[in-house]
Amino acid sequence: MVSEKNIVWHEGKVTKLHRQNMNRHKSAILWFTGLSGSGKSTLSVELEKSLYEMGIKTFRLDGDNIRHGLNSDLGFAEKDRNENIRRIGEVSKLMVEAGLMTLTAFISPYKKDREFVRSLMEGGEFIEIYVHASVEECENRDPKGLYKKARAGKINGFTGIDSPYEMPVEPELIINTEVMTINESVLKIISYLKEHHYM
Ligand SMILES: Nc1ncnc2c1ncn2[C@@H]1O[C@H](COP(=O)(O)OS(=O)(=O)O)[C@@H](OP(=O)(O)O)[C@H]1O
Ligand SMILES: Nc1ncnc2c1ncn2[C@@H]1O[C@H](COP(=O)(O)OP(=O)(O)O)[C@@H](O)[C@H]1O
Repeated sequence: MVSEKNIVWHEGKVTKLHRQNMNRHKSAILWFTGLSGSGKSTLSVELEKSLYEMGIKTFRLDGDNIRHGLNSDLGFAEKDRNENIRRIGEVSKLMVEAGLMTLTAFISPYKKDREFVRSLMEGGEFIEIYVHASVEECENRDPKGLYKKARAGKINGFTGIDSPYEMPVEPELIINTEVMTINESVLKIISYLKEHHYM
């Protein structure tokens, strides 16, 4: 079909389904969302290691890393965060087309941005994982010293301090990192994937 912009979509002969069959597992986005310091990076790194050891093909996209490259032109104003998540959503969709279990670790504070990514995907391909820890707990952990800087007025619009975080309403999984250990959290996500026949 020719679009209004005269761009034509080319179908390949090797599909997502072919790739999934060859890999012997499904592909989907494991979308970690939560405050800075809640544990998104820690959990996605540990989960990826466990999945790799189980023979699952994975790729991980992480906020800080992507902002060094693909999204180095974006800041933290609401419009920039919207664009950040839109691009990451599109990249993640390609990764899922490539047959990979794709792990993403972005604050993604706006519900409509997360819902946009969900809308790009087919049923079951977007697994929203709300990584919960209170602002107080994240501020105590402060692994990068950013809360301290935000409180000192050296960072404006810091999520949870003077920029909003909209909690997921019906995430597929909630991980409370104030009560669960890293290992328990990883096992909970792997159990979900097995129960729902992703692998
Ligand atoms: N103003 C402000 N608010 C929140 N976070 C900030 C800010 N400035 C810099 N950082 C650092 O950037 C990381 C968040 O980037 P993300 O791409 O995940 O953010 S977003 O999804 O677009 O909101 C975040 O990383 P994580 O701690 O891993 O979440 C911070 O290290
Ligand atoms: N149960 C837990 N799960 C995940 N991280 C935890 C937990 N308990 C303490 N932490 C610590 O909290 C910090 C979370 O930082 P990080 O993973 O970078 O968060 P985020 O990516 O959400 O900003 C790390 O220093 C980690 O060791």
